[in-house]
Amino acid sequence: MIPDRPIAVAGAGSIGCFVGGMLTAAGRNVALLARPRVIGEIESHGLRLTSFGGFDQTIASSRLALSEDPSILGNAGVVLVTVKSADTAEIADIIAEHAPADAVIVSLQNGVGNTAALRQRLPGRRVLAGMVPFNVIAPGEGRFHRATSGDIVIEQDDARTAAGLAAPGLAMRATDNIAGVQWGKLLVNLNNALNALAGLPLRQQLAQRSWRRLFADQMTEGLAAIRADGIRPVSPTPIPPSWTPSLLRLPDVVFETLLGRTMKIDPEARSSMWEDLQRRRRTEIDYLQGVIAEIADRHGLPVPLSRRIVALIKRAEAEGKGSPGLTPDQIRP
Ligand SMILES: NC(=O)C1=CN([C@@H]2O[C@H](COP(=O)(O)OP(=O)(O)OC[C@H]3O[C@@H](n4cnc5c(N)ncnc54)[C@H](OP(=O)(O)O)[C@@H]3O)[C@@H](O)[C@H]2O)C=CC1
Ligand SMILES: CC(C)(CO)C(=O)C(=O)O
Repeated sequence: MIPDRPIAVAGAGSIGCFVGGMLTAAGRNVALLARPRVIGEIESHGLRLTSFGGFDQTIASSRLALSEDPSILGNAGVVLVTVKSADTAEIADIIAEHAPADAVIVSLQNGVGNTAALRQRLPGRRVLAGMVPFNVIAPGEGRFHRATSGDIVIEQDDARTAAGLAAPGLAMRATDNIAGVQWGKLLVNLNNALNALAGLPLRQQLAQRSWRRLFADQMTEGLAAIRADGIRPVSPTPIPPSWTPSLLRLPDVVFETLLGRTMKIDPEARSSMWEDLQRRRRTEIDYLQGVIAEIADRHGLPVPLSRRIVALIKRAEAEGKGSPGLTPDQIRP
């Protein structure tokens, strides 16, 4: 059992507001630790949750606890960590100071290092890894839109946290191989940077074979690196990681049919890294392609495409002009 106290969201942006909102819609008591910009939107417009399947519900701000003050974590039974990876250490220190010692802490972040970073700064606490396969975008005015399909996966524990957190419209399942699941998601997240550099909606980008070839080539580099490290990734889709590069290289019509059978992806979907560039925020590139490059270095493997993409994203971050709108030819080293 998880403690029967509020579910707090530490760093409520796209994922935190959507997940926290769905839990509130299901009657759970939710507290959002958020920035004033996000709080202002929800106070003015309510928290509007929409999804690719037609779901559309607005939660009145009075149904949620909302604050930029970390003391909002004070009575939490569960803390969902939904900050970007660069903010994990800081949020861990906030949790250490403000959340009850018996609260279960669940990371819903991308990347493979956040849970270890939380555990290191939160010794003796129950910290679980999670993986969110679906995309959420934040078009503004308090709306958080789930633009792709998939169920949340959480590390299995004796308290059955995944089952305790699941809600209608927000399926969660437990796994005894969360590390494999996180590595599988990291490989999929290698497209986040391409999507950010392209400045195109995900569906439009993935409809073009030239973009998919770049994605496939990066995934091939990534698979070689992580296999050299003895890692066995588990795919977040029904397609095994080792098949994905070949499938990405298929002609457009064949790929489109296959994609339609494996996942739902609506025209609004865009990667969280695209949103970071648009909002002039630091991206998670060091935690995605950066990790592949670091492993490749240790094994003496060449990963020129991953390195080139790290450099292009860093350049876009430094320029602070949003997505540079590059073509695949401008990206290839
Ligand atoms: N968006 C998506 O579709 C998906 C995202 N993910 C992963 O989920 C994680 C969260 O992503 P996402 O929701 O997109 O990120 P967002 O940037 O939308 O949300 C994080 C929010 O936390 C805020 N924040 C950071 N530190 C604090 C603090 N100390 N107090 C209050 N608020 C704070 C940030 O503010 P500020 O902007 O000021 O830093 C931001 O508003 C990432 O690891 C991402 O990769 C996983 C699957 C899909
Ligand atoms: C788009 C998605 C769901 C998969 O790459 C994602 O994880 C993100 O935007 O960060």
